[in-house]
Amino acid sequence: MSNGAVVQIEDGFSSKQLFNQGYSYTYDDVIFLPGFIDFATDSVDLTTKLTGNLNLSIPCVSSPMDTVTESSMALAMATLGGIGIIHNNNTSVHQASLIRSAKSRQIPFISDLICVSPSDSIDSVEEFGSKPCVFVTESGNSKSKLLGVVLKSDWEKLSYKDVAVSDYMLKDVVSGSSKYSFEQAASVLQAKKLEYLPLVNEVDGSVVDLFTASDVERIRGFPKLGNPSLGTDGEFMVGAAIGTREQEKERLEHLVKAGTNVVVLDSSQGNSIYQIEMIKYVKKTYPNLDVIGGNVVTAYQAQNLIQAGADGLRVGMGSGSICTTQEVCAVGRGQATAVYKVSSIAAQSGVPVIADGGIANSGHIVKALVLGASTVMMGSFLAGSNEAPGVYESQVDYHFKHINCIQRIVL
Ligand SMILES: NC(=O)C1=CN([C@@H]2O[C@H](COP(=O)(O)OP(=O)(O)OC[C@H]3O[C@@H](n4cnc5c(N)ncnc54)[C@H](O)[C@@H]3O)[C@@H](O)[C@H]2O)C=CC1
Ligand SMILES: O=c1[nH]c(=O)c2[nH+]cn([C@@H]3O[C@H](COP(=O)(O)O)[C@@H](O)[C@H]3O)c2[nH]1
Ligand SMILES: [K+]
Repeated sequence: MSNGAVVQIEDGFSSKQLFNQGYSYTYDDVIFLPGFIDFATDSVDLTTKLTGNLNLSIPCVSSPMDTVTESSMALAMATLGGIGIIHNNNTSVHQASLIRSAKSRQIPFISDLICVSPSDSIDSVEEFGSKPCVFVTESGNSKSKLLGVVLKSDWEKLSYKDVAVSDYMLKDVVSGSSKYSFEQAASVLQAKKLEYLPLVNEVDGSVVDLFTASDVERIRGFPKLGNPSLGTDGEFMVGAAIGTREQEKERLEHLVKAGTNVVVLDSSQGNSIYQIEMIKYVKKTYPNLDVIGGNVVTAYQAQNLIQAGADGLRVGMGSGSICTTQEVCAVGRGQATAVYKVSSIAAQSGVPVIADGGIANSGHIVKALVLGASTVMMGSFLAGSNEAPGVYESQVDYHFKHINCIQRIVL
């Protein structure tokens, strides 16, 4: 620089230039040039829109896949300020029960309780699993009235174990309400110096969850990422996927009754008469329920669904890590280009965009958001090696594993 004047150096491409050359780019084909930092990281506000009417405090959505989002993941996402979309690879009754299970809780995990009936005897310590206690209920499962508790430490001291648990169980158990918030439950544990607190359904006395002091530390240990995603009903927000066939209308009724806060039309190619019909049906039948259309990758597809009334769009075709769409149907688009193009058109109508699939690291999340997406949908990145939820020795571990994943994403 001769006289101190700043010479304007042509450097890199503007997105307008880059994405209008006819090429299709994936996330890994593009990178942003660094700018200038004049703010602290914790002043970054991650709040965003999932749809026209629903807000999230972190831009993370878990994918409607049977290896990713059931009740436990949906709870994890809502706890941290994102949302989970429960898959529809099940019966509508089961999908509705998964929604209810996530929405009926105020604390961010589902414990898989071990229950016995009063006449049972406990013969081996294995029967406690990884739990500090076993619950005694009228019918021996968690759906019936809590009668007492057997502590593993007490059971081990028993000289003679082959007796009915009703002979030695602890009867007057201190329990909390399943409607307790995390802080309420934690303060009861603290005030009464308890190691564990069964949370009981106030109506039928059934035991819903087991809350332990170690859970309090784990959850308190999470960084305060954002406010939990709560619906107008004060319960955790949960979404659900449906298809576009006629019988999906009946599925939708079950899901609405279960309290789903949003529905995602789960198609690999969303620009179809079927999807447009379904969007119109949802908006007419449930005017207060937001519907996310997709998947789309072009402005043309996006316009059709926006005109049909979609409250949000899901972008991605062949972008998913296990996606076969491009191999099978020879259609699709590089995800960076797809997000940029669809976001550009959707922004004109104020319709938020979910960048769906192909997220393998937090850099991809940043790219999707900078290219115009309002939120990012993840499958395998959250589900680890795509293990089905059932293989975890406890839902709680499966769930906390995902919370750690999400922390890694957002921090
Ligand atoms: N990024 C990607 O490539 C994506 C892939 N997927 C995967 O694909 C799965 C399902 O997607 P699709 O196979 O497209 O299922 P789909 O149900 O959307 O459509 C499959 C075919 O069924 C027919 N069809 C749909 N609705 C109909 C109706 N009402 N009447 C008559 N025929 C109808 C249409 O020919 C359509 O092409 C999802 O569950 C997901 O696993 C989903 C989203 C994105
Ligand atoms: O072609 C496909 N066949 C499938 O079976 C399938 N399952 C999920 N998906 C899509 O991939 C997204 C998740 O992608 P990631 O695991 O990369 O996050 C998901 O959100 C879906 O959009 C599929 N695509
Ligand atoms: K699916």
